[in-house]
This record gives sequence, C-alpha cells and structure tokens, in this order.
Amino acid sequence: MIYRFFSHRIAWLALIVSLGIGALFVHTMWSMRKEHWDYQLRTNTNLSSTLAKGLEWSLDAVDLSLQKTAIALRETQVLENGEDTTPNQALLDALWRDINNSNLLVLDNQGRIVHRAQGVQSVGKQFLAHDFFQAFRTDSHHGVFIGRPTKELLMGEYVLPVARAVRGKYGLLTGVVVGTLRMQDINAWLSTMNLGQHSGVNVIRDDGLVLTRFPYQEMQSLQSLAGSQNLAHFLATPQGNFVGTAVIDGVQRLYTHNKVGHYPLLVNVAQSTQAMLHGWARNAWQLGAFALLLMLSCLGLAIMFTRELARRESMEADLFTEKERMRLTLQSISDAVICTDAQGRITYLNPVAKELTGWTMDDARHQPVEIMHVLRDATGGYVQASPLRLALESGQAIERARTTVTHRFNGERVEMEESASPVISADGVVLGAVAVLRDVTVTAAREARMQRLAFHDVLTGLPNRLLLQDRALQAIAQSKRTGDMLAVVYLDLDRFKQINDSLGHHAGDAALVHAAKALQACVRESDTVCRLGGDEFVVLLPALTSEAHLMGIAQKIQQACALPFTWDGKDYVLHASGGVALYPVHAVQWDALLHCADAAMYAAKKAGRHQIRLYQPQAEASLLVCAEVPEDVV
Ligand SMILES: Nc1nc2c(ncn2[C@@H]2O[C@H](COP(=O)(O)OP(=O)(O)OP(=O)(O)O)[C@@H](O)[C@H]2O)c(=O)[nH]1
Repeated sequence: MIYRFFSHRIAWLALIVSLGIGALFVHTMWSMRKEHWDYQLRTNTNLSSTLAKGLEWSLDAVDLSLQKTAIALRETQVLENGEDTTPNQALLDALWRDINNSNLLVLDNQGRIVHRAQGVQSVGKQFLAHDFFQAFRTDSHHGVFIGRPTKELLMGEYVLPVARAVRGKYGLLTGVVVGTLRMQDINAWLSTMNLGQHSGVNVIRDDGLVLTRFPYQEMQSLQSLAGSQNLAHFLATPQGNFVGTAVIDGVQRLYTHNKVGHYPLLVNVAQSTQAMLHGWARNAWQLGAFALLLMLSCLGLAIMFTRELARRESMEADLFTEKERMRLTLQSISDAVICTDAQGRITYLNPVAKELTGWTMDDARHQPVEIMHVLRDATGGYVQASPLRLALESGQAIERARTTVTHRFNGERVEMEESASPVISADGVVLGAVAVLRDVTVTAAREARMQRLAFHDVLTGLPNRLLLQDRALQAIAQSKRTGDMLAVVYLDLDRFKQINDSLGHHAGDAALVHAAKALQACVRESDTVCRLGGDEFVVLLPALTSEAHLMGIAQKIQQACALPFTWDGKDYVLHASGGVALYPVHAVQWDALLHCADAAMYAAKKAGRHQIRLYQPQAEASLLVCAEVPEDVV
C-alpha cells in the first residue's frame, strides 16, 4: 500500500516537473521572442528614420534650388515675356550646380522645355501629360510635387522628378521648374541594406505609388498601394510600425515607416516576420526538442520507477507471504529448528527448539550455537563439532548426526538427530545456517532394544551365539597378541527334559534363568557366559594363565550349576555336563574350538554326566571335574 501510494506521488511529481519544464520553456521562448522582436523593431525604426532623413536631405537640396529658380523666373518674368533664353542659362547653371548628378528643367505653361541647366538639348520637348505638370496645371497644386519616376527627363535613365510651379500675376501658371534625382543613385543607396529574405525598403508617395523599393523590382516599383490597408496605416501617423500583409506578394511583414520631412513621401522598412524570427524559431525548435526530450524522459523515468516500485511491491508481498508461510511451517513442525548467522550465533529458535532446550529467543539471540547441544559419537562419550558449525565452515550440508540436547534448567537430556545446511547467497557467500533436530529418544531406545534382541537371549538376557562369536573372535585376537590361553567351556544341563516334563515348561524356564545367573555370578566380568539355545551354555574364559587356573574356574562352574533351584517351595539341584577346549592348544579357529568343546561335553555325557571334561585330540576327553550326585535329585 505504501509503495503504491508512493508510486502515485512519484507519477504526480514527474507530471508536475514535466509541466514545469514545459512552462519554463514556453516562458523562455516567449521572452526570447519578445526581446528578438523588440530588437528588430528598434533596428528597423532607426533604419527607417535614417533613410527618411537621408532622402529628405537630398530632396531639400533639390527643392531649395527649385525654389530659388522659381523665384528668379518669376521676378525676371522670363516665362511671361518669352525672351531669349541665352542670358538666363547662365543664371540657371549658377543655381543648379553639382547637385547629385541631377538636372534642372524649366517648362513653360504648355509643358515644353524652355530652359535646361547644363545644356539646351531636348529644348521644346513637351511634358504636358506628366503628372507633375498636370498637378500644377489642372489641380492647382501648391508647393513641391514629387512626380512619377520617368526615363524621359534625363537621357534614358530613370529619374525622380521634383517639381515646383512658377506662377505669375493672379497666380496664373507661367511655367514649372523640375529637378531630378537619379533613381539609380537612390537604389544604390537602398541596396546597402540587407534585411533578409522577403524583406526590403520602399519609398512610397502619399497617393500609394511605390516609387522604388529594394530589393529593386522594376515592375513592382511602380505599383500602387492606393486603397490598401497598409497605405492607410502608413498615412495614419508620420512614423510608426505595424504588422501587415502585402497586397503585392501576400507575405506578412513588420512595417516601420517614416514620413520624409514635409514631402508627400514616406519610407518604410518592411521585414518579413518569418525572416525576423528565423533565428529565434530555429533556437525554439532546438530548445523545444530538448525540453520535450526532458519532459518525456521525466515521465518515462517516472513510469519506469513506478513499474519498478510495483514490481518490488509485488516481490515484497510474495516474500512476505513466503516468509509467513515459512514462519508458520517452522512454528508448526514437530522438529526443532535453529538458525544462525555466518558466525554461528543463534538468530532463530522455533517453539519446539525453545521447549527442548529451555532457551528463550531473547536469551539465546547472538549466543554461540554450542550452548544448545552437545554432539556425541555412538558411544555417547566423544564430543564432536556442531553440525551447524561444520556446515558453516564447509559450506556443505551435514546429514543426520546424532546429538544430545541438555535442557537449560532441568538438565534433561534428549537424544536428537541433527541435519544442518548452510544458507548461501546468490554470489556464493555463506550467510548463515539452519539446523533441524529430531527427537530420536524413542527411536534410540527401540534401536537399543533391537540391538539387544539381536545379540542376547530373550529368556536369560545372556549373550547369544552371534555375540559369543564376536567376543570369541576378539578374545582369540587378544590371546594371539598376549600369548595367553583361551578356554571355551561347553555346558549342557543334565536331564533337563525331566524338569519340563515333571514341573512344567515355566519351571524349566525358571531353571534356565537360575542356571544363567549362577553361571554369570561365578565368572569374571571379562568372561562371557552365553546361552547357545535350549539347555546349552558356553562360557568363554580369556587370559587363562595356567591349567590350575582352568581347574579352579571349572570347579566354580560345576558348583554354580549345582546351586539349588527353588520351584513351588521345593529345592531342586541342577547338574550340568561340560567340555573344555583350549586355544591355541586344541584349535586356533573359533568354529573348530567350539566343536572341540562340544565333543568333550559329549564325552562327559557319555561318561555318566555331572562332570566337566578336557578335550583330548586323539583320545577320550580327560576328566577335569566331577560332581557328587545324590540319587534322589535330578
Ligand atoms: N522350559 C524350557 N525348556 C526348553 C527350552 N529349550 C529347550 N528346552 C527343553 O530342554 C530339553 C533338552 O533336552 P536334552 O538336552 O535333549 O536332553 P536332557 O533331558 O537334558 O538329557 P541329557 O542332555 O541327555 O542329559 C528338551 O526337552 C527341550 O524341550 C526352553 O527354553 N525352556
């Protein structure tokens, strides 16, 4: 839940950061655009103003000459009198000297050239139809007039006519003085500007006629903007700016215009908005792409992070479930479980382990595992290293080691079987170990009983034939080392069948148990008394030093067998016949030795019972001991 909530917050945070980046980008771009625009606007305004001022100065120079000429003509009344032009040519040349390669013409009231500065060529040519003449003649125009650019005024070159009327008495038109500015000069001057693609400079008359423009295009230069919205804007204020679309080419531009002094002219600098913002747009695209990349990266990272968190959340849930399942399993299993860290210090005990050892988790935590149990070998004596410790040291699983757990408080010892496994990380580091201990007390007791049953006689508890053989082989080996003699006494109770028959089978069993105890009581602890089966017993006597020693023991055996056996309040005396064989005198193999003893016992039976005879290889077994038997006793 926490992770899910957290992941949502991360997603929201990423979204907000992305939007922030986007907003910052838009704001920056907008500010950059504004700065860029303002800069361009300032530049264009300055440019427009400079051009207008330059043009004004040029026109002023021409106009001043025109004014002086008009005054001189009026005062001299040359045009009214139609006098010879020659004396006046000097006057004109004086007034019109070296002004921008221009020329000065004087027209009469019919539009014919009557004077021309710097020459008399084309005198008589008529300019009746020209706009500047018509303006003075028919429209009674006052002041300076800027005419339509024409080639006819100056030897095939385009010139800009600047004209003033010469009026006589009563204001009647007596002539027109015309000055010219070469369009080539104006265009050359404008061509020093470089404003970018689809941008340029226009010189426009206030009736909308485009006198010239740069980049220069002859056809468009003489087009008229009359009636257009742009012209209305230009004429609205002496100087200003606006964004408009040109009627000529449909391109959107920033127009910055300035009126040229008192002349009916204006200069405008028209810069394509696309060209103006080209650099900004390129930066905007680059920065925009970068900002978009950042935003997408931010969102992408958030998505990846959220997914990762969700995956971890799921893994943690699985892990928790697994851990819970493990905990419940450990809690409920009947075996004791002990966990340690890599140093063999206890980190976990399940309830069974706590109960078995008497340790609580708080007390046992970080204690070495050896406090829990002591490992012993099969005989219970030798202390071995803990399987847990071995598992930690070897990094290998240790299977089924027998151990003894001693209760911390009551000292009770429980036989356990322990298996331990190391806990190894993915990169092979031993992190700890887990041991499982199973209570095998009952099993161990059963095993011991089975062991006893396998090697002991059920009725008397004496070693059986198997254990006898084992001990006999050990005794033979020892005798071989020491050089001592080993005696095997083969005993068979005399007429035992009669006891069974007369007193019953239970009495027979009791008699057998009595005989077994009596035999065990009369020999050394190192000797072995064994019941071979039925009423047959074998006594193994290792480490005999002499025949006298053998005689003494044989007598003891004889006497033990003769001890009275009580049944139903009555005493009965048992007797036995026995045969003795000696190692290595009579045989060196166990089977042969037993066979020799059996043969001697058979000889004793044959000789009348109640006696023990020594085996003789080539002859009848010799009498060793013989018992006196009363007639009335069996
Ligand atoms: N009560 C009882 N009798 C047993 C047991 N095992 C064998 N017997 C009996 O022991 C008797 C052994 O008899 P034998 O040794 O053959 O003969 P005997 O009567 O002892 O006579 P001799 O050996 O010739 O002196 C048999 O009657 C068996 O039934 C037992 O575990 N309990």
